[in-house]
Amino acid sequence: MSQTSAIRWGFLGAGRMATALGRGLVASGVASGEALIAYDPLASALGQWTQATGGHSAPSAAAVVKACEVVIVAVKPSVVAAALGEAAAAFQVERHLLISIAAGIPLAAIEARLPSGAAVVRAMPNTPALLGVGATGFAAGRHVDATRLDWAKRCFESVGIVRVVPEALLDAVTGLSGSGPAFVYLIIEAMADGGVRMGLPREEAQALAAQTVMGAARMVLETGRHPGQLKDEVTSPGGTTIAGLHLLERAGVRGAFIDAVEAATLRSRQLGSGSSG
Ligand SMILES: NC(=O)C1=CN([C@@H]2O[C@H](COP(=O)(O)OP(=O)(O)OC[C@H]3O[C@@H](n4cnc5c(N)ncnc54)[C@H](OP(=O)(O)O)[C@@H]3O)[C@@H](O)[C@H]2O)C=CC1
Ligand SMILES: O=C(O)[C@@H]1CCC=N1
Repeated sequence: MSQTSAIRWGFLGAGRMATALGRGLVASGVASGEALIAYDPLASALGQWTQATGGHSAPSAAAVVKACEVVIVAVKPSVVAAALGEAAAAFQVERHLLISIAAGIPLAAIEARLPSGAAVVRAMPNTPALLGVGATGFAAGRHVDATRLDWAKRCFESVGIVRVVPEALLDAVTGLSGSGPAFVYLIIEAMADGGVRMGLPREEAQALAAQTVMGAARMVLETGRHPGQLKDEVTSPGGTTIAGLHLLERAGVRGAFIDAVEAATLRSRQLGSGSSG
């Protein structure tokens, strides 16, 4: 079996996530642009992907599979069955690893559309992968050997942090870190709106809000301290922060975020429930 540096990476679908992952593979040195290939029926998406990654374009899904060892399925969940249908005949059990990043689609449903014994990984990355600060959870199917598990780890480590989880938890990963960037953008936008309401120019308000979110996240990750402790360190007795926190608690912000992750998780489960396993 090939060394990681020698393997070629194929993408079915050349949209946002395929671009983020392709750029990450190249930027981290895990792959060269030469080692990337993609197929997408949308010519404009394929053109943007080749420009962003330095990879090659292929005329069909089968051509991608023939040209590479790792096949990354980066199409919408509703299109996964069709994309696998176009790719399956060229798939070789001994040679290939297939990685699906489609929300909700179970390993069993993917394996059922490939030759028996196919090595399949189901993963959930997120869009900050584009900057190398993504968060990915993935689960390996029963036919994934140590070499191919390492390929999957290398792929997602090239764009951020990785957690290997049981497949049963992947919908929760989707609800938390897959969808989570959108939840945080909403916070940044709303905090900036607050600054504008209190007189700050829009540009300054947005920069201060975004840097504050990034700084707080880094404090959690790099100090290892509990977020509650870090919150207490900002909160002076009778000061400004407790006045704001009091209002957030009364508005039920904690509950709203818990509910949002739950709703996104349940939607991920629902997306997968229609796919036959
Ligand atoms: N966006 C996100 O934050 C995340 C998304 N995901 C998952 O990643 C997957 C891709 O999402 P995203 O990159 O946002 O989607 P995009 O819509 O940006 O990209 C998907 C691309 O696949 C193309 N496509 C459609 N049918 C086929 C086919 N049969 N073969 C090859 N390509 C095809 C689409 O073309 P056309 O538009 O013409 O249909 C489109 O260009 C989804 O399953 C999603 O659940 C996972 C993590 C995070
Ligand atoms: O909204 C979605 O369905 C996809 C999956 C995770 C993030 N975006």
